[in-house]
Amino acid sequence: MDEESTLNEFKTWIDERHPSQPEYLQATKEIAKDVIPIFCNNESYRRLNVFKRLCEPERIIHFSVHWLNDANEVEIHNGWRIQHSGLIGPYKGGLRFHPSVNESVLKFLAFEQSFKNALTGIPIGGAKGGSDFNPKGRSETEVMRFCQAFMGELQRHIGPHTDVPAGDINVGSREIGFLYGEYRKIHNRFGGSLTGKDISFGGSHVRTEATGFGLIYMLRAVLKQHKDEIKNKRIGISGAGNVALHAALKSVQVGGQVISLSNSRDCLIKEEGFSESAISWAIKNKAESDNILIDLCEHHGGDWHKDATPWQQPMDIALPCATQNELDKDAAAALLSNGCKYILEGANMPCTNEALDLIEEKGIPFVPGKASNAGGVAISGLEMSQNATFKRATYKKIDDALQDIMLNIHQQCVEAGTADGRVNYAKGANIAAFRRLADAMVAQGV
Ligand SMILES: NC(=O)C1=CN([C@@H]2O[C@H](COP(=O)(O)OP(=O)(O)OC[C@H]3O[C@@H](n4cnc5c(N)ncnc54)[C@H](O)[C@@H]3O)[C@@H](O)[C@H]2O)C=CC1
Ligand SMILES: O=C(O)CCC(=O)C(=O)O
Repeated sequence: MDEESTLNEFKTWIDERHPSQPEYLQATKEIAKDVIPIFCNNESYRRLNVFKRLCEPERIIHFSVHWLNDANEVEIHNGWRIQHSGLIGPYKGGLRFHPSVNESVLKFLAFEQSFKNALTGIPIGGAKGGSDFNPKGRSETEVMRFCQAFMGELQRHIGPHTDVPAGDINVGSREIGFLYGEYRKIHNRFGGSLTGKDISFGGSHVRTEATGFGLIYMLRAVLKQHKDEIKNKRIGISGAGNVALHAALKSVQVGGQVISLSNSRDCLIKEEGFSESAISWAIKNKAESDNILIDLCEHHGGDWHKDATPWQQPMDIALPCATQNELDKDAAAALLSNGCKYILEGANMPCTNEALDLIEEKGIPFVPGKASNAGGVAISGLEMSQNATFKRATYKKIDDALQDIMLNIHQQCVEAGTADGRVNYAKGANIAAFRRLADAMVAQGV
């Protein structure tokens, strides 16, 4: 079977089936270029049409959320849950509350989640959900009422063995608490219907830190693979949320020098590197702050760069940890010409496909989010098993498990992505995850 014509036919098909959904088309095409050759060379995959079937979400749930704001006015928002693939376990993935949320964004996130979750080695399927509601600038009571109304609709589609949501952008432990409280009230059951819960009611140690810490455990494995080390490396991080700050904390703890953090407009540069105490201060005060980056600058100093991203700065390692498509072709060109040697995605799909082409051309190690940020969902998986057995593991046990899981994902990328002595982590992750999902699809029939 001709690989090039199969890829071209796939691109035409996906464009026609999912028009006007640029993020979904971007994510599916990025994976297609790596897995079509595997697909073409496997008779069962071809016979059962596995790749196109994996590019169709199993279920798209769209509901409207009606709720009363503090002025006693009714507000209406969109709510979604995209249950992308339940092939290898209950649907699993976060909820995002942000004005930019739409069906295309959630479909790409759910698609990537299925591949990511397959790499963790834990039996969890892929999903994502959320709303175009923006909790920023809302009172806590408004956030609570919105979460209750959102869960009022979502609750009929989730459960510990069906679909287990968690947090994502703007959905942290406060929102998970409100969502969980409503679910428990309606179903009168305690347990694993959501992860990312507070430790006091069924949460797991290390879940809050897991995505950022896991990213740095992956970075250490990549550096070791390339006979390099983190000590004194200049690390540029974007974002100032859960993933960014925990990646910054672990980087500094293991000897790296974090020179940047950012938000959707501006960037804070600290030439000599943020101290561990400054980052810990930001983590501690984030929930109470309207803009943690400004507060960090006021309390701990740094150079404020207006309307800027970190990517123009010289750095050895770039960790985009904010949002999709934040690192474009120009940013990639600046990073590469300034000597950046490694890029690992903390966010989901932060690099545009044009940026990826440039990085690939240069040949520096690049690890895609589905491999490098999988630590968060992996610890969510361990939260589910702790809930199911009514046991809580220690912080050390979960942190050790996280390190093992990230090493295992690294190994899968190396095994599936090495050619001519070079590891292509993106290709390795895509192929390893695809094989796991495709084999499950073949075994389960049509
Ligand atoms: N929380 C988790 O466990 C996981 C999160 N992710 C991904 O990591 C990314 C960040 O998520 P969280 O840290 O959880 O969210 P968060 O809500 O805690 O933080 C998001 C941060 O990104 C910043 N931001 C938003 N848009 C930006 C832009 N265009 N440019 C620069 N900064 C921007 C915000 O100011 C905020 O500091 C997202 O892509 C998310 O899907 C991936 C795996 C797990
Ligand atoms: O912990 C989870 O279930 C979700 C994590 C997530 O949303 C992600 O990996 O992007």
